[in-house]
Amino acid sequence: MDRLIEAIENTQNPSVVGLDPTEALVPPQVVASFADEVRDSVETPEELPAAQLAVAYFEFNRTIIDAVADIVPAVKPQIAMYEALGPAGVDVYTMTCEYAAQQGLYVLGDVKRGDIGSTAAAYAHHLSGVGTGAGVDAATGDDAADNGESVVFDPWHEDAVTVNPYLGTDGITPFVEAATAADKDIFVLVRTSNPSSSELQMLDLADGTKVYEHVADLVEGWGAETRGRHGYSRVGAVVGATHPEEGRALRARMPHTFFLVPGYGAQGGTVQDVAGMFDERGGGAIVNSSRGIIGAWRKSGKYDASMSADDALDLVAESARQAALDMRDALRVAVYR
Ligand SMILES: O=c1ccn([C@@H]2O[C@H](COP(=O)(O)O)[C@@H](O)[C@H]2O)c(=O)[nH]1
Repeated sequence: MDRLIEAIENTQNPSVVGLDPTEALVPPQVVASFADEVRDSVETPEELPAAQLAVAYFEFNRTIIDAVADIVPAVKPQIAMYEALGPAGVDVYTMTCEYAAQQGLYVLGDVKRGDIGSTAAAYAHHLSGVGTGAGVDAATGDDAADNGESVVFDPWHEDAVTVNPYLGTDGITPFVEAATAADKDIFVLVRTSNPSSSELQMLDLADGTKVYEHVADLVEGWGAETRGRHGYSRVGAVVGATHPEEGRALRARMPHTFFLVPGYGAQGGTVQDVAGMFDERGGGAIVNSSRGIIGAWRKSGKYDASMSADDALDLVAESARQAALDMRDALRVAVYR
Protein backbone atom coordinates (compact mmCIF):
# COMPACT_ATOMS: atom_id res chain seq x y z
CA MET A 1 0.00 0.00 0.00
CA ASP A 2 3.05 2.24 0.32
CA ARG A 3 2.90 3.55 -3.25
CA LEU A 4 -0.75 4.49 -2.91
CA ILE A 5 -0.18 6.14 0.46
CA GLU A 6 2.73 8.15 -0.92
CA ALA A 7 0.72 9.19 -3.98
CA ILE A 8 -2.02 10.43 -1.63
CA GLU A 9 0.57 12.35 0.39
CA ASN A 10 2.04 13.90 -2.75
CA THR A 11 -1.33 15.15 -3.96
CA GLN A 12 -2.74 15.81 -0.47
CA ASN A 13 -5.84 14.18 -1.86
CA PRO A 14 -7.36 10.94 -0.48
CA SER A 15 -9.72 10.46 -3.42
CA VAL A 16 -9.85 8.20 -6.45
CA VAL A 17 -11.69 8.90 -9.68
CA GLY A 18 -13.82 5.97 -10.84
CA LEU A 19 -13.73 5.34 -14.58
CA ASP A 20 -17.15 3.74 -15.09
CA PRO A 21 -18.24 4.89 -18.55
CA THR A 22 -21.69 4.04 -19.84
CA GLU A 23 -23.43 5.13 -23.02
CA ALA A 24 -25.39 7.72 -21.02
CA LEU A 25 -22.24 9.23 -19.51
CA VAL A 26 -20.46 9.86 -22.82
CA PRO A 27 -21.77 12.83 -24.82
CA PRO A 28 -23.58 11.43 -27.87
CA GLN A 29 -21.66 13.57 -30.36
CA VAL A 30 -18.43 11.98 -29.09
CA VAL A 31 -19.80 8.50 -29.79
CA ALA A 32 -21.12 9.63 -33.20
CA SER A 33 -17.76 11.11 -34.16
CA PHE A 34 -16.21 7.62 -34.29
CA ALA A 35 -18.77 6.09 -36.69
CA ASP A 36 -16.64 6.34 -39.83
CA GLU A 37 -13.38 5.36 -38.16
CA VAL A 38 -14.86 2.18 -36.72
CA ARG A 39 -16.91 1.07 -39.74
CA ASP A 40 -13.85 -0.22 -41.59
CA SER A 41 -12.41 -2.03 -38.60
CA VAL A 42 -15.29 -4.44 -37.86
CA GLU A 43 -15.93 -7.75 -39.59
CA THR A 44 -19.74 -7.76 -39.21
CA PRO A 45 -22.24 -4.89 -38.96
CA GLU A 46 -23.46 -6.30 -35.61
CA GLU A 47 -20.10 -5.46 -34.04
CA LEU A 48 -20.37 -1.80 -34.95
CA PRO A 49 -22.23 -0.38 -31.89
CA ALA A 50 -19.91 -2.05 -29.37
CA ALA A 51 -16.80 -1.14 -31.32
CA GLN A 52 -17.92 2.48 -31.66
CA LEU A 53 -18.76 2.79 -27.97
CA ALA A 54 -15.47 1.19 -26.99
CA VAL A 55 -13.45 3.74 -28.98
CA ALA A 56 -15.58 6.53 -27.53
CA TYR A 57 -15.02 5.21 -23.98
CA PHE A 58 -11.27 5.35 -24.48
CA GLU A 59 -11.34 8.92 -25.76
CA PHE A 60 -13.65 9.87 -22.88
CA ASN A 61 -11.39 8.18 -20.31
CA ARG A 62 -8.28 9.77 -21.77
CA THR A 63 -9.96 13.16 -21.51
CA ILE A 64 -10.84 12.57 -17.85
CA ILE A 65 -7.39 11.21 -16.99
CA ASP A 66 -5.66 14.20 -18.62
CA ALA A 67 -7.98 16.53 -16.71
CA VAL A 68 -7.27 15.09 -13.25
CA ALA A 69 -3.85 13.42 -13.39
CA ASP A 70 -2.09 16.27 -11.59
CA ILE A 71 -4.60 16.49 -8.73
CA VAL A 72 -5.59 12.90 -7.86
CA PRO A 73 -3.41 9.96 -6.83
CA ALA A 74 -5.43 7.16 -8.42
CA VAL A 75 -8.14 5.98 -10.77
CA LYS A 76 -10.48 3.01 -10.41
CA PRO A 77 -11.71 1.61 -13.72
CA GLN A 78 -14.76 -0.63 -13.20
CA ILE A 79 -14.24 -3.62 -15.50
CA ALA A 80 -17.98 -4.40 -15.75
CA MET A 81 -18.56 -1.32 -17.86
CA TYR A 82 -15.97 -2.53 -20.38
CA GLU A 83 -16.86 -6.23 -20.33
CA ALA A 84 -20.39 -5.15 -21.24
CA LEU A 85 -19.02 -4.37 -24.72
CA GLY A 86 -17.23 -7.69 -25.21
CA PRO A 87 -13.61 -8.01 -26.41
CA ALA A 88 -13.46 -4.43 -27.73
CA GLY A 89 -14.45 -3.19 -24.29
CA VAL A 90 -11.88 -5.36 -22.50
CA ASP A 91 -9.21 -3.96 -24.82
CA VAL A 92 -10.27 -0.46 -23.84
CA TYR A 93 -10.14 -1.43 -20.15
CA THR A 94 -6.50 -2.49 -20.49
CA MET A 95 -5.67 0.54 -22.66
CA THR A 96 -7.26 2.80 -20.05
CA CYS A 97 -5.26 1.20 -17.23
CA GLU A 98 -2.06 1.50 -19.26
CA TYR A 99 -2.70 5.13 -20.15
CA ALA A 100 -3.48 6.03 -16.52
CA ALA A 101 -0.31 4.28 -15.33
CA GLN A 102 1.71 6.18 -17.95
CA GLN A 103 0.36 9.42 -16.47
CA GLY A 104 1.73 8.38 -13.07
CA LEU A 105 -1.57 7.33 -11.52
CA TYR A 106 -2.07 4.33 -9.23
CA VAL A 107 -4.52 2.05 -11.04
CA LEU A 108 -7.06 0.20 -8.94
CA GLY A 109 -8.86 -2.36 -11.10
CA ASP A 110 -12.36 -2.94 -9.75
CA VAL A 111 -12.69 -6.54 -10.95
CA LYS A 112 -14.19 -8.16 -7.80
CA ARG A 113 -12.83 -11.63 -8.45
CA GLY A 114 -13.21 -14.65 -6.17
CA ASP A 115 -13.20 -18.42 -6.72
CA ILE A 116 -11.67 -21.69 -5.51
CA GLY A 117 -7.90 -21.62 -5.03
CA SER A 118 -6.80 -22.96 -8.41
CA THR A 119 -9.10 -20.59 -10.26
CA ALA A 120 -8.20 -17.68 -7.98
CA ALA A 121 -4.59 -18.39 -8.97
CA ALA A 122 -5.57 -17.76 -12.58
CA TYR A 123 -7.42 -14.56 -11.67
CA ALA A 124 -4.35 -13.45 -9.70
CA HIS A 125 -2.52 -13.06 -13.01
CA HIS A 126 -4.25 -9.67 -13.09
CA LEU A 127 -1.44 -8.76 -10.67
CA SER A 128 1.38 -11.14 -11.53
CA GLY A 129 1.14 -10.87 -15.30
CA VAL A 130 1.73 -13.70 -17.75
CA GLY A 131 4.93 -15.59 -18.47
CA THR A 132 7.74 -17.41 -16.74
CA GLY A 133 8.38 -16.07 -13.26
CA ALA A 134 4.88 -14.59 -13.19
CA GLY A 135 4.05 -16.05 -9.79
CA VAL A 136 1.31 -18.64 -9.52
CA ASP A 137 0.56 -21.25 -12.17
CA ALA A 138 -2.91 -20.70 -13.59
CA ALA A 139 -3.74 -24.38 -13.97
CA THR A 140 -2.45 -25.83 -10.72
CA GLY A 141 -2.22 -22.95 -8.28
CA ASP A 142 1.43 -23.91 -7.68
CA ASP A 143 4.36 -21.55 -8.01
CA ALA A 144 5.15 -20.92 -11.66
CA ALA A 145 8.35 -22.51 -12.91
CA ASP A 146 11.12 -19.95 -13.13
CA ASN A 147 13.91 -21.11 -15.42
CA GLY A 148 16.08 -18.19 -14.48
CA GLU A 149 15.13 -16.17 -17.54
CA SER A 150 11.88 -14.82 -16.25
CA VAL A 151 9.86 -12.92 -18.80
CA VAL A 152 6.67 -11.32 -17.54
CA PHE A 153 4.08 -9.62 -19.70
CA ASP A 154 1.59 -7.49 -17.73
CA PRO A 155 -1.43 -7.01 -20.00
CA TRP A 156 -3.62 -5.45 -17.30
CA HIS A 157 -1.50 -2.57 -15.96
CA GLU A 158 -3.25 -2.62 -12.56
CA ASP A 159 -1.58 -1.73 -9.26
CA ALA A 160 -4.38 -3.34 -7.25
CA VAL A 161 -7.60 -5.27 -7.77
CA THR A 162 -10.75 -5.77 -5.73
CA VAL A 163 -11.47 -9.30 -4.49
CA ASN A 164 -14.59 -11.04 -3.18
CA PRO A 165 -13.95 -12.97 0.09
CA TYR A 166 -16.99 -15.26 -0.04
CA LEU A 167 -14.87 -18.33 -0.85
CA GLY A 168 -12.56 -17.88 2.12
CA THR A 169 -8.80 -18.14 2.55
CA ASP A 170 -7.90 -20.35 -0.42
CA GLY A 171 -9.65 -17.89 -2.71
CA ILE A 172 -7.60 -15.01 -1.30
CA THR A 173 -4.12 -16.52 -0.83
CA PRO A 174 -3.16 -16.51 -4.55
CA PHE A 175 -3.97 -12.80 -4.73
CA VAL A 176 -1.90 -12.03 -1.62
CA GLU A 177 1.03 -14.01 -3.02
CA ALA A 178 0.79 -12.37 -6.42
CA ALA A 179 0.45 -8.91 -4.89
CA THR A 180 3.48 -9.49 -2.67
CA ALA A 181 5.64 -10.75 -5.53
CA ALA A 182 4.67 -7.86 -7.81
CA ASP A 183 4.63 -5.08 -5.18
CA LYS A 184 0.89 -4.60 -5.68
CA ASP A 185 -2.22 -4.62 -3.47
CA ILE A 186 -5.71 -6.05 -3.14
CA PHE A 187 -8.92 -4.67 -1.65
CA VAL A 188 -11.33 -7.21 -0.18
CA LEU A 189 -15.08 -6.54 0.08
CA VAL A 190 -15.97 -6.12 3.77
CA ARG A 191 -18.97 -3.78 4.13
CA THR A 192 -20.28 -2.82 0.71
CA SER A 193 -22.19 0.36 -0.05
CA ASN A 194 -25.23 -1.09 -1.80
CA PRO A 195 -28.77 -1.19 -0.35
CA SER A 196 -28.97 -5.01 -0.13
CA SER A 197 -25.56 -5.39 1.50
CA SER A 198 -27.09 -6.01 4.93
CA GLU A 199 -28.89 -9.19 3.80
CA LEU A 200 -25.67 -11.14 4.33
CA GLN A 201 -23.14 -8.77 5.86
CA MET A 202 -25.22 -7.82 8.93
CA LEU A 203 -26.19 -11.37 9.89
CA ASP A 204 -25.31 -12.36 13.46
CA LEU A 205 -22.87 -15.18 14.06
CA ALA A 206 -23.07 -17.50 17.06
CA ASP A 207 -20.41 -15.52 18.98
CA GLY A 208 -22.35 -12.28 18.60
CA THR A 209 -20.23 -10.75 15.84
CA LYS A 210 -21.69 -9.78 12.48
CA VAL A 211 -20.64 -11.47 9.28
CA TYR A 212 -18.89 -8.31 8.02
CA GLU A 213 -16.97 -8.03 11.30
CA HIS A 214 -15.77 -11.59 10.91
CA VAL A 215 -14.67 -10.81 7.35
CA ALA A 216 -12.88 -7.73 8.71
CA ASP A 217 -10.93 -9.88 11.17
CA LEU A 218 -10.01 -12.30 8.37
CA VAL A 219 -8.80 -9.39 6.22
CA GLU A 220 -6.54 -8.08 9.02
CA GLY A 221 -5.12 -11.61 9.30
CA TRP A 222 -4.68 -12.11 5.54
CA GLY A 223 -2.57 -8.97 5.40
CA ALA A 224 -0.58 -9.47 8.60
CA GLU A 225 2.66 -10.55 6.91
CA THR A 226 2.58 -7.79 4.32
CA ARG A 227 2.75 -4.55 6.28
CA GLY A 228 4.64 -1.73 4.64
CA ARG A 229 6.55 1.38 5.68
CA HIS A 230 3.38 3.19 6.71
CA GLY A 231 1.94 0.40 8.85
CA TYR A 232 -0.75 -0.71 6.40
CA SER A 233 -0.78 -4.12 4.74
CA ARG A 234 -1.19 -5.03 1.07
CA VAL A 235 -4.65 -6.38 1.86
CA GLY A 236 -7.08 -3.47 1.96
CA ALA A 237 -10.81 -3.46 2.66
CA VAL A 238 -13.77 -2.06 0.75
CA VAL A 239 -15.99 -0.17 3.18
CA GLY A 240 -18.98 1.77 1.87
CA ALA A 241 -19.41 5.47 2.57
CA THR A 242 -23.09 4.71 3.11
CA HIS A 243 -22.27 2.97 6.44
CA PRO A 244 -20.58 5.69 8.51
CA GLU A 245 -21.04 4.07 11.92
CA GLU A 246 -19.81 0.66 10.84
CA GLY A 247 -16.98 2.32 8.92
CA ARG A 248 -15.82 4.17 12.05
CA ALA A 249 -15.94 0.95 14.10
CA LEU A 250 -14.05 -0.92 11.38
CA ARG A 251 -11.33 1.73 11.41
CA ALA A 252 -10.65 0.86 15.05
CA ARG A 253 -11.02 -2.87 14.47
CA MET A 254 -8.67 -2.97 11.47
CA PRO A 255 -5.65 -0.81 12.42
CA HIS A 256 -3.38 -2.20 9.67
CA THR A 257 -5.94 -2.29 6.85
CA PHE A 258 -6.25 0.51 4.31
CA PHE A 259 -9.82 1.29 3.20
CA LEU A 260 -11.22 1.86 -0.27
CA VAL A 261 -14.44 3.79 0.36
CA PRO A 262 -16.99 3.79 -2.49
CA GLY A 263 -20.52 5.18 -2.22
CA TYR A 264 -19.55 8.86 -2.05
CA GLY A 265 -21.62 11.30 -4.12
CA ALA A 266 -23.96 9.44 -6.47
CA GLN A 267 -24.87 6.88 -3.78
CA GLY A 268 -25.40 9.56 -1.12
CA GLY A 269 -22.20 9.31 0.95
CA THR A 270 -20.81 12.64 2.22
CA VAL A 271 -17.51 13.86 3.64
CA GLN A 272 -19.03 13.69 7.12
CA ASP A 273 -19.92 10.04 6.49
CA VAL A 274 -16.38 9.08 5.47
CA ALA A 275 -14.44 11.18 8.00
CA GLY A 276 -14.50 8.43 10.65
CA MET A 277 -12.97 5.93 8.23
CA PHE A 278 -9.61 7.74 8.32
CA ASP A 279 -6.99 7.28 11.02
CA GLU A 280 -5.92 9.97 13.49
CA ARG A 281 -3.28 11.24 11.03
CA GLY A 282 -5.84 11.65 8.23
CA GLY A 283 -4.56 8.51 6.49
CA GLY A 284 -5.77 4.96 6.08
CA ALA A 285 -8.45 5.48 3.44
CA ILE A 286 -9.17 6.63 -0.08
CA VAL A 287 -12.66 7.67 -1.19
CA ASN A 288 -14.00 6.82 -4.65
CA SER A 289 -16.37 8.81 -6.80
CA SER A 290 -17.23 7.60 -10.29
CA ARG A 291 -20.46 9.09 -11.68
CA GLY A 292 -20.01 12.19 -9.52
CA ILE A 293 -16.81 13.04 -11.41
CA ILE A 294 -17.15 11.57 -14.89
CA GLY A 295 -20.81 12.58 -15.19
CA ALA A 296 -20.31 16.11 -13.84
CA TRP A 297 -20.62 17.57 -17.35
CA ARG A 298 -24.31 16.62 -17.36
CA LYS A 299 -24.99 18.78 -14.32
CA SER A 300 -22.82 21.70 -15.44
CA GLY A 301 -25.69 23.55 -17.13
CA LYS A 302 -23.30 24.21 -20.04
CA TYR A 303 -24.04 21.21 -22.24
CA ASP A 304 -25.71 21.86 -25.55
CA ALA A 305 -26.67 19.02 -27.91
CA SER A 306 -25.47 21.07 -30.89
CA MET A 307 -21.90 21.26 -29.54
CA SER A 308 -19.11 19.66 -31.55
CA ALA A 309 -17.52 16.48 -30.19
CA ASP A 310 -14.36 18.44 -29.33
CA ASP A 311 -16.31 21.06 -27.40
CA ALA A 312 -18.24 18.34 -25.57
CA LEU A 313 -14.96 16.68 -24.53
CA ASP A 314 -13.65 20.05 -23.35
CA LEU A 315 -16.75 20.36 -21.18
CA VAL A 316 -16.25 16.81 -19.86
CA ALA A 317 -12.66 17.71 -18.90
CA GLU A 318 -13.51 21.04 -17.29
CA SER A 319 -16.44 19.59 -15.32
CA ALA A 320 -14.55 16.49 -14.16
CA ARG A 321 -11.61 18.56 -12.98
CA GLN A 322 -13.87 20.94 -11.07
CA ALA A 323 -15.77 18.05 -9.46
CA ALA A 324 -12.49 16.36 -8.49
CA LEU A 325 -11.18 19.63 -7.00
CA ASP A 326 -14.41 20.14 -5.06
CA MET A 327 -14.20 16.60 -3.67
CA ARG A 328 -10.51 17.02 -2.79
CA ASP A 329 -11.13 20.31 -1.00
CA ALA A 330 -14.11 18.95 0.94
CA LEU A 331 -12.11 15.89 2.03
CA ARG A 332 -9.14 18.05 3.05
CA VAL A 333 -11.36 20.05 5.40
CA ALA A 334 -13.05 16.98 6.88
CA VAL A 335 -10.06 14.64 7.09
CA TYR A 336 -6.83 16.64 7.50
CA ARG A 337 -7.92 18.04 10.86
O1 LIG B 1 -19.34 -1.52 -1.99
C1 LIG B 1 -19.06 -1.15 -3.13
C2 LIG B 1 -18.06 -1.72 -3.88
C3 LIG B 1 -17.77 -1.22 -5.11
N1 LIG B 1 -18.45 -0.17 -5.63
C4 LIG B 1 -18.06 0.34 -6.96
O2 LIG B 1 -17.64 1.70 -6.83
C5 LIG B 1 -18.13 2.47 -7.90
C6 LIG B 1 -19.10 3.50 -7.38
O3 LIG B 1 -19.59 4.31 -8.41
P1 LIG B 1 -20.40 5.69 -8.12
O4 LIG B 1 -20.80 6.14 -9.48
O5 LIG B 1 -19.44 6.63 -7.45
O6 LIG B 1 -21.56 5.34 -7.28
C7 LIG B 1 -18.76 1.50 -8.88
O7 LIG B 1 -17.74 1.06 -9.77
C8 LIG B 1 -19.17 0.34 -7.99
O8 LIG B 1 -19.21 -0.89 -8.68
C9 LIG B 1 -19.46 0.39 -4.90
O9 LIG B 1 -20.11 1.35 -5.32
N2 LIG B 1 -19.72 -0.11 -3.66
